[in-house]
Amino acid sequence: MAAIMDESETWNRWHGTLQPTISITLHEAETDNSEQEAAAAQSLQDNSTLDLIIKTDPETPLEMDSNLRIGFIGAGNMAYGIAKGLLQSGDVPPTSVKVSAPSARNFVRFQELGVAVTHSNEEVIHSCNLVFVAVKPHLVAAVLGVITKYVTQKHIIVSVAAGVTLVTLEGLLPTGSVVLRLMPNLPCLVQQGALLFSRGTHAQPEDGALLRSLLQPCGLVEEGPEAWIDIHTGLSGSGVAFVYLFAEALAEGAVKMGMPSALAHSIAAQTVLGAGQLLRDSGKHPAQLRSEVCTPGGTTIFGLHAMEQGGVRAATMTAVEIATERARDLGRKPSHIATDNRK
Ligand SMILES: NC(=O)C1=CN([C@@H]2O[C@H](COP(=O)(O)OP(=O)(O)OC[C@H]3O[C@@H](n4cnc5c(N)ncnc54)[C@H](OP(=O)(O)O)[C@@H]3O)[C@@H](O)[C@H]2O)C=CC1
Ligand SMILES: O=C(O)[C@@H]1CCC=N1
Repeated sequence: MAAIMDESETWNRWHGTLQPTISITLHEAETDNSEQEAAAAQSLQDNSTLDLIIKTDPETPLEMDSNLRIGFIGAGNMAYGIAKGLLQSGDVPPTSVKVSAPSARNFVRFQELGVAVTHSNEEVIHSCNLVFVAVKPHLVAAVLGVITKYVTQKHIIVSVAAGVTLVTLEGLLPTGSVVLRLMPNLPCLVQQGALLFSRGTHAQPEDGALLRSLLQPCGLVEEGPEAWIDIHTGLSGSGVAFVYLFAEALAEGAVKMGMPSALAHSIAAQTVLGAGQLLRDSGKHPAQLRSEVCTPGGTTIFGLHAMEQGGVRAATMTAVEIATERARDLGRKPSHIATDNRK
């Protein structure tokens, strides 16, 4: 049974200066993460579970609080993708953003955005109220271990680390910390990301709405049960790389047939882009679009037959499955994450 909640109330967390005009569709199952996960696990093949996705009207973005300071711990590819995306809206000035990393090797591109940089994670947590933790999963425990004494209930901590669960994150932070888990993907860089997040025990719907509103310029942003975050990691976080592999193979097929490599790669990229945009914007099932390309006895059905013989469909499904399992595995081994010495 769904209930619609119209919020025009003042937001306590931001000292009354955020005045959201949002419409959040809440379902009973969404009020408790464990219920969400149970529902997701029991009916993964049931379309009705899509009702678990929390909708915020994208036409009514939040008015950003001028006190909002956004931090990134970690200055790598994903931090840059999110920072670039969220600055795009113009609602967040670059002077409200600060990034930390041990070395300066990734700082230049942030400085080009007008963002402040520091080698001190403590400085980020001191000066920012919404902080993205964007280090590799095996570093999360060490990083949170150092900053935890500075984290207050006024902070919102958003982890993008693959596999690191809300329970693990909450266990590494002071009791009552507001934590969200976000899985973005690299096309945030060009405002075409696909992002899914889940709220931790103490994160309120308005915290989720704030995150969604901030990230809206990065692409498609959805909230769902935590059980879906690892699946989204396989489907989309890693899925981007699967698409690149496919694009590369597409181009190499053309090179094999005699087309110059640069032209083949350029056409492959445009083909992936156009196919994706049509798929998204038409709302049609991919099988329907595929059949619209096939002339009986024509070129496409011959090519598709070769792809089926090569097992591309099974290989792709297995890639999503195994990447999901890997994310789950990372989540089940927090001690391994903490002690792993990979960069
Ligand atoms: N790349 C992707 O497509 C996606 C990545 N993710 C997640 O995002 C997270 C970051 O990945 P990604 O951006 O690719 O990784 P990168 O290797 O590009 O960046 C990692 C960053 O962490 C910094 N760092 C290392 N140690 C510390 C420390 N102790 N304190 C602060 N910063 C530190 C590094 O510093 P330095 O600059 O000095 O090297 C670097 O800036 C991962 O957890 C990953 O699971 C999620 C979805 C997609
Ligand atoms: O490969 C990884 O672990 C990260 C998470 C999703 C994309 N990159």
